[in-house]
Parts: sequence; structure tokens; C-alpha cells
Amino acid sequence: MDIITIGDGMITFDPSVKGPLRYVDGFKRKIGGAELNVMIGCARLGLQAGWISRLGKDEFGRHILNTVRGEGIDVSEVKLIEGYPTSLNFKEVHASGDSKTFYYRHKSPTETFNSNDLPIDYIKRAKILHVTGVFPAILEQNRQVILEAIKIAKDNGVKVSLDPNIRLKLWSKEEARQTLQSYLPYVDFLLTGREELEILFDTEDEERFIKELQKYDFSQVIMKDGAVGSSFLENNRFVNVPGFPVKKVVDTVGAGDGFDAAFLYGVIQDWPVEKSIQLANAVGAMVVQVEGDNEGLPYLEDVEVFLGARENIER
Ligand SMILES: O=C(O)C(=O)C[C@H](O)[C@H](O)CO
Repeated sequence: MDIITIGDGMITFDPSVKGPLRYVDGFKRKIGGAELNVMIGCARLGLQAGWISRLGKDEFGRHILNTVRGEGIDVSEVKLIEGYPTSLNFKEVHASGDSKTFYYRHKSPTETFNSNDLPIDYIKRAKILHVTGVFPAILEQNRQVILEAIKIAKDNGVKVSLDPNIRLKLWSKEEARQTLQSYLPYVDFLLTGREELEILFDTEDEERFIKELQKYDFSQVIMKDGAVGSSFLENNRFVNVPGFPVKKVVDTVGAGDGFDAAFLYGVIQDWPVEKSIQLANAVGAMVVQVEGDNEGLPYLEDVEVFLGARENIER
């Protein structure tokens, strides 16, 4: 595999109308999950991607499994678990395209997965192990699972990428800080947002969090900043790579995951950091123009059209 991940998959109910959920009376059944979205993005760009997960042995679990398999993602490490319902989340979308999430993910099928279940050879054979702060936030035992997994990766020359993806509905800032900081010594690519860096190092002062970042041995630290673009850390400062103008933001969920997928695609191609970020910015801009957590994740040809590198013939 080029890239693998460990994460929970959910049925995502997308509202049929915008506005407070209490007035929404129709939903579309989709799928979501931060780590899973990244694998979908990678697979669409042409990488060999694999997902380690546990789903409920129910209709929703089967639907997610079939969909993920249909995306061309390796699901040999996904198991359906009897007696544990597949996780759900309901989205509330606002006129701006921003949204709120309401989770129903306890008890979670991932409760049946612990460090002893980690597929060691599967991890060893991957080029990149991508992890996020969502899986460790769901359950306390997941924190150790991720720590063990990234240690296995590190010991075996597998690159580790981490997107802190801090979801404060799932854990506190203190829990996030403590857990994610314990991962940092094993991380090669830190793909994060400014607010997450502020939480991670408990400071809004850029100079101070840059000093903290310099204590680690990252290959790259990338700070995603929405429409402004994204930057990479070079010596003592963040260098910006501008983003792309977007005509209409429809749904911002999944843009960060698309960014990660495209950036890691660039890493696998051995591209210079600016080129990887440019592709990642383009994918992020494409994702926010489509409704759904992963529906807007483009195929490589689509991004090439977006970047003007390929002609689009529609009729
Ligand atoms: O993974 C989660 O917790 C979600 O909220 C589902 C979304 O698909 C995901 O977060 C988008 O990054």
C-alpha cells in the first residue's frame, strides 16, 4: 500500500435544507469519517490506499464497507462486529457553508479493537501511515492504539502523517494536547490548522508555537488556512502558498481531508513541498464547492483540469 490509516467510519446524514437541525425533516444518507475521507481522496488521486477499521455488523456497516471497497480502497483490515451499531453523525449546514456535527458513536464498534489487534505486517508494508486526532478522541483506549501504531511505523521506516483534527465535541483541549503531543516525536508530516497549533501548544503567539515545533524532527509542518492558502514551516517562519478563489462555498466539511490526501500524494511522488501544497490547495478548493464530506474529492484528471493543466471536454 502507498498509504494506510486507522479510523472510525460513520453514516453521515446530510440535511436536505440548511439551518438549525431541529427544523430539518429530511436527510440524505452518506458516509464520513476524517481518516476514511483521506483514504477516499488518496484512492481517487490514484494511490493504493488501505483502511483499518471496525464497523457494526448491520445494514449501515455493510453499506460503508461496500462503498469504501467500491472506491478501490483495500478493506482487508476492516471487520464487521456483531452487537455494536455503526457510528452515525448528523450534519447541520449553515448558509455560509459552515456546519455543525452531532455524533451518535457510542458504543462504537472500534471498542472491540485494541493494540493487540494492530496488523503489524500491514503497517510495516505501507509507505505512509496517516493518523488523526479523531480516532483517539472517540475512546480512551484508541489513544494507545494510535501510539502503538505510529511506533511500529517509525521503527520500520514507514512515514507517519498526523492531522490533529481536534474535535472538541469528542474531547477537551487538555486531553487533545496531552495525547497529540505524545504522538509528535513519531510524526514526519504534521498537517494542521492555526487553531489546532494554538491548542496543541497552548499559545496564540506564532513565534512561540514555532519554537515548540522546532523541538521535533518533522520532515514538514503544513499549516492549512482555508481561502488564504496554506504554508509550510521553513526555518523560523511559515511560507505561504496562496489558495484558489472559490465561486461558491457549499460545504466546508472534508476540505482539510482532501488537502491531506493531495499533499500526501505529492509526498509519494517526491514532489517539492510547494508543488504538493499547490495540489492540496486546489483539492481543498474543489471539495468546498460540493455538498458532502467526500463527494467533492476529485480524481487526478479533475484537479488537472482545475489547475488548467488539462482541457475539459464536456460534449
Ligand atoms: O470524523 C469525524 O468525526 C467527522 O466529523 C466526519 C467528517 O467526515 C470528518 O470529520 C471531516 O473531516
